[in-house]
Amino acid sequence: MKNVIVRGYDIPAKTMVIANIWAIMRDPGFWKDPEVFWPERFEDSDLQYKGHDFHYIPFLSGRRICPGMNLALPDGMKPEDVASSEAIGLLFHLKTPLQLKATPVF
Ligand code: HEM
Repeated sequence: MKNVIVRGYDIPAKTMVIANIWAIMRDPGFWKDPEVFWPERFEDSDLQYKGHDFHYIPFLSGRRICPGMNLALPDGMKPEDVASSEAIGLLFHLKTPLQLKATPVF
C-alpha cells in the first residue's frame, strides 16, 4: 500500500475509502430527475446492474458485489406468496421455506 492522489485528493496509505453509492445513483449528471421514483426510466435502457456501469450499481461492484444478484422468485410466484410467518418450535423458523431461483451469469 502507498499514498495516492485521486482527483487532487491526497489519500494516505491504509485510509478506508467509502464510496457514497447513494449520491452516485442520484447524480443529476447521469440521471434525469434523480429524486423521482420512475422505474420506466429503465425500460429502453442499456444499463446493466452487474457492476460495470458505475453510476448504476444497486448490487455494488467488484469483489464484494452481491452474490444474491442472480436470484429471483420462481416462475409464477408473486412477492405476496413469500410467507414470512413462523412455525411454533424451540427455535423460530419460517413456516414456508424460502425458494430461490438461480440464473447462470456466464
Ligand atoms: C434486490 C435484492 C438485493 C439487493 C439490491 C442487494 C444488494 C447488495 C449490496 C449493495 C451489497 C453490498 C453491500 C456492501 O458491501 O456494502 C450486497 C451484499 C451481499 N448480498 Fe445482496 N442484495 C440483494 C439480494 C440478496 C440476496 C437474495 C442474497 C442471498 C440470498 C444476498 C446476499 C448478499 C451477501 C451474502 C452479501 C455480502 C457479500 C460480501 O460482502 O462479500 N443479497 N447486496
